[in-house]
Amino acid sequence: MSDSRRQAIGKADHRRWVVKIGSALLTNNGAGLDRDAIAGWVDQMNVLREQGCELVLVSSGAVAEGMNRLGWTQRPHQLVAQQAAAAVGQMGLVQAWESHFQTHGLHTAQVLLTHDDLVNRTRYLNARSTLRKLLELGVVPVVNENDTVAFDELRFGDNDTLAALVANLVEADLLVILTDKAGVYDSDPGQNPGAALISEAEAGNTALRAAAGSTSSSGLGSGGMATKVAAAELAARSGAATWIASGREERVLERMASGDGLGTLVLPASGRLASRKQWLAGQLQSKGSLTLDAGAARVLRESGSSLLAVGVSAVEGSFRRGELVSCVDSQGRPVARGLVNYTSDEARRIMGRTTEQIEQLLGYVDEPELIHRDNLVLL
Ligand SMILES: Nc1ncnc2c1ncn2[C@@H]1O[C@H](COP(=O)(O)OP(=O)(O)O)[C@@H](O)[C@H]1O
Ligand SMILES: N[C@@H](CCC(=O)OP(=O)(O)O)C(=O)O
Repeated sequence: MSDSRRQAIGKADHRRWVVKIGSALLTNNGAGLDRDAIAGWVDQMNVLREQGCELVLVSSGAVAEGMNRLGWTQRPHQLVAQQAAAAVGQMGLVQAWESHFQTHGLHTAQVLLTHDDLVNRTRYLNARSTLRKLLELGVVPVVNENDTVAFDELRFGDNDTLAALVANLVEADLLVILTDKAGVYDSDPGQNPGAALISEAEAGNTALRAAAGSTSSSGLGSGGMATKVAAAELAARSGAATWIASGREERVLERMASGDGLGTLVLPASGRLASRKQWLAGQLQSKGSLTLDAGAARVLRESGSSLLAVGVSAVEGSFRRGELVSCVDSQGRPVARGLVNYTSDEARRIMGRTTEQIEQLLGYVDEPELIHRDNLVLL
């Protein structure tokens, strides 16, 4: 079954998806890495890549796989034991992903993040640039929390939250959360066999939140449905839809891309563009402005291109890399707002210059564009 809304959301060409796969699914309910299932998801991700979709994979399962390798049958309570298990299991996880992606000639990259990495401004910007570069290179980043160094109060714990923040970070169109149940039910199907699947809801919907309820989980994962619904709300802030479904459904990812009716689809309440605008506008206050020449103002308005330094004729204010600036035309009329890749001092030095000249002037080129189109919202 498919409908046009799901087709539009699932469309894989020129899209960016973050796909998160939970512990229970990945490790055959703790019995050890499910290599057949992993091969199946990789085959599907390869099909999506061929359709033009950029993918970031968020893979849980390090603790569960580490426990399995160490012969532990019970999840240890002691944090340091969980951290040790994660370090052991992470080896198996990345090896499994890498070897299966390699059969399709695709490279993977291990990205381990902590809460701090996404809160500290410089590290956040570095993580964003590296992930973007990996996508540009056609590599599939395999992300997990850096469990070995993340300490108790400041860890994500569940990878649902991490996946949503990664979706914000890379400005994904869709966050896919694959779990061991068919989606979000109106009550926990583990406790209530008569529970009904919720097919679609808006992020923030109170019935959806209530259905996801507490944090009861499969036992191997953490967070249960509550963290998945909260993750959908976080992802919606940057305009991404979230699709929660069973990773055991045959060809689940390909079926999503063709608009299948499976799982639970959580949509940003105010529509993608409006959400992105609110997110960009709400994220930071404008710290300065760039005056565009007529050519740059036209290409931004007409083709939504990135802004290059060569099209900027004046720079006002004082801003750091990654801060929000306004773009105005030569008459001072607002054209766009966006997150700038250079400081105000650098921008003053490179305005009106081509990318080759920027390298000569600064001695480096952090990003070829002054504002990347992913971080630009037209007004
Ligand atoms: N309303 C609900 N709908 C579906 N599953 C629910 C619901 N409430 C709680 N759950 C539980 O959430 C579990 C999935 O969460 P979790 O174990 O954390 O998975 P993962 O490892 O995929 O992150 C399900 O196995 C189910 O027991
Ligand atoms: N970073 C942890 C994820 C912990 C976890 O339980 O996540 P999840 O299965 O997604 O709820 C790991 O790899 O074991």
